[in-house]
Amino acid sequence: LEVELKYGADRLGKRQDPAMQKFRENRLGAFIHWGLYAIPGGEWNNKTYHGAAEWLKAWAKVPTMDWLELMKQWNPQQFDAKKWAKMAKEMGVKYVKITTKHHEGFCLWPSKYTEYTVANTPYKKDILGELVKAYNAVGIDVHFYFSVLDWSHPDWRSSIKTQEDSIAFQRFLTFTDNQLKELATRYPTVKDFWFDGTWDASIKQNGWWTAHVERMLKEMLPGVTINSRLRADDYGKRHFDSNGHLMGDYESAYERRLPDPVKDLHVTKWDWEACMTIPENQWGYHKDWSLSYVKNPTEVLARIVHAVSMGGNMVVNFGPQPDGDFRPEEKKIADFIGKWMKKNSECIYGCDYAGWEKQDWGYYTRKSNQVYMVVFNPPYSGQLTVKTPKGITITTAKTLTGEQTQVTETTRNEYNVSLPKNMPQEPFVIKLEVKDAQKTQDKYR
Ligand SMILES: C[C@@H]1N[C@@H](c2cn(-c3ccccc3)nn2)[C@H](O)[C@@H]1O
Repeated sequence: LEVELKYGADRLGKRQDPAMQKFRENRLGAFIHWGLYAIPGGEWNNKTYHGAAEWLKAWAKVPTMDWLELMKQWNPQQFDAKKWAKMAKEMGVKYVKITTKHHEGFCLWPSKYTEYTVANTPYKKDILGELVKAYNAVGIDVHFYFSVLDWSHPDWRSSIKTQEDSIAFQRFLTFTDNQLKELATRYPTVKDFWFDGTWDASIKQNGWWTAHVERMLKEMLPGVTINSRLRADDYGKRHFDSNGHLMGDYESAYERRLPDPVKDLHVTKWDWEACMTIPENQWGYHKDWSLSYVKNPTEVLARIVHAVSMGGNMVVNFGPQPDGDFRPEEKKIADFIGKWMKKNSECIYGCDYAGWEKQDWGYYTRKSNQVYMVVFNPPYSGQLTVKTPKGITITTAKTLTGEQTQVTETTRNEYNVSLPKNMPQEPFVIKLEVKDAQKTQDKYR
């Protein structure tokens, strides 16, 4: 029995309109976390903080006025939007999510609703506008990250305890509405809003407002997608409403973690997008990446394929330097992924969950009746175990370079696919042609 909701899910099931199909088929995106936090890079008063660099203001307990003094140093002389767009294009990402405003409240666009923007820095220019133009010019969609939580705004409240809180917070919600309308008006080619900073009681108590924001943006920008993290329902339930229905257009809870390919198969029922950092937990630029484990390029690639194999998108994070260039480790990751995608992107773009049982050698992805085996762990046996769903048989198997591989039926609904003779020294793809074989006689009876 379902409860009556005014601010629950606006729609049941996956969106199937062209804009959402594009969002889904894009599959691989990049995150850009860039703001004043890049300047101190995790260090304050000669002390290095190990926490996320974009949260340094919180870790070092920096008063807002002192933090915003950093605006005087914002002057990224190496910033070149066209170079950023070229790097993203060569990496093979189909979209880029940009922090328009992070929790610190500094805006990468010249907002007229606050003084804390690029317009009031030595750099002056509209960074967000330049990036939207440059990414769109090379066919890359732009998504906006927007933090509702705003440490710079006097009317922000994490909880509503008094009438004064309530009045201040209503002013804050109006301020936020104004900024969102400003973003949608100034940059109408934006394809998605990814909301963050919505975990506090003040937002959970104002589920109506989160529903209003989703409806307002969809009215202003037909087709725009909205993440589930924005949404709270009439009872403060987040992401999934009190009837268990996903709010927004895709689940955005997988941040620095992924659903388990065996235990969490329920995620294949809805759209979802994961995002990940290259170090353990640095979204904004941190001077010292030796403080945590830094994933190697193949580990980043495995997470991308893992997400797609379960019907999700993956967004890989970059935290640009204060000078507007990227650190060498990030350039290397982008280059590796790009080179791999040039050869293998057929198993990523437009692909989805195959519905086959996960095997140790890697991941399956599927596009119509083509099933891709993305091999990360080739077995010493030389044989890749493939268990097909009932009634599905494999007709051919070959690498993306066209090399045939041996397919041997070993028992009912089970095959051995042999490793290709000249196996690449990096994760590789075997493409299976499959067919429905409900009618064939069962020779294992
Ligand atoms: C996408 C990522 N989300 C932001 C975040 C949110 N949180 C967080 C963690 C625990 C409780 C509440 C909020 N930690 N990081 C990060 O700063 C980054 O923007």
